[in-house]
Amino acid sequence: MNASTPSPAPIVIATRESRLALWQAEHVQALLQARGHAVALLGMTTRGDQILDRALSKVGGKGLFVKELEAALEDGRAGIAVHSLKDVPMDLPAGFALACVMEREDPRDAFVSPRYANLDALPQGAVVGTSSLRRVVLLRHARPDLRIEPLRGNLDTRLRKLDDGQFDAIVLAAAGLKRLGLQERIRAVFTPEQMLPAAGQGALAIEVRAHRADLLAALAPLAHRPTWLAVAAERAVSRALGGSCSMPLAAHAHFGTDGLLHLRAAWGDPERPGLLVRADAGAAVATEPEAQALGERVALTLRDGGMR
Ligand SMILES: NCc1[nH]cc(CCC(=O)O)c1CC(=O)O
Repeated sequence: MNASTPSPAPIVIATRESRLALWQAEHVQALLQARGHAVALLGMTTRGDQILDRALSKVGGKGLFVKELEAALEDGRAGIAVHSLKDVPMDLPAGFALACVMEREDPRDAFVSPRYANLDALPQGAVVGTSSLRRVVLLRHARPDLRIEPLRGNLDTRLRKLDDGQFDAIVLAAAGLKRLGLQERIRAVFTPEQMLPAAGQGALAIEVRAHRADLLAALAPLAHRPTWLAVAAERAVSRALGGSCSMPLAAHAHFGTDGLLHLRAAWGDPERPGLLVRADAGAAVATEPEAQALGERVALTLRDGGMR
């Protein structure tokens, strides 16, 4: 009898080709390989990577980063896709599922500047780069005098534009900078009071076709339950408010030392610069429906507080 069993086909990870996306895909590849899986990468360029001259909110939203990867899962070129959860739309297309959400990296936003130590140190009228409506609204609230200019492109592109002198400072997610070993570029991290993060910021999610029980089983050990519950609450705020990335919404949850899940959210109206509505709540949360209920409660408070 032949003792050798055919080795199973490798798990193929569909990934964008930016340095951050590749780092994230290779991170998942290494974790799966350590568990004995054979894993290959399939690099792809998405429309979100190609369109760099317009704000994402104007050209179809963050889903642009995800759709091409989903097409690769659909036609079997790849089995899994690794995403920054922040870029994953609230509702996945039918037949797709998030197999797991991994332990969150630093969820905060970072202040990056060659000359200035933090937001307060910026001179009157300084130019700050960001294309995130959430960051625009929160920056305007903190410093109405600043000139906020659009900034798109992957992390390296954004840092190069800063170094070229196009901006006095830019705002980036701390998680991306840390993953790429660029943490020395962080001059200050924003407190949640100054700059509340986006739903899902700092967390990686792995998407599969929902019927792939084999992949769901392979990925289950990579899940981090506290992160999953926190992001379920954050994403529920966004979903309850009809969330799209064209909405300047912040939502961040974490388990406190009291064991409760604390959720904060903020919403501003770009057309009404003075307006910023905040809401927060805490609850004992052990299941996804409980996390979602907390998110929906906070969303209602935001509505009552003057949203729309
Ligand atoms: N919108 C792009 C994007 N998507 C995820 C991250 C950072 C990493 C993360 O949040 O996990 C970034 C860059 C940024 O916002 O600075």
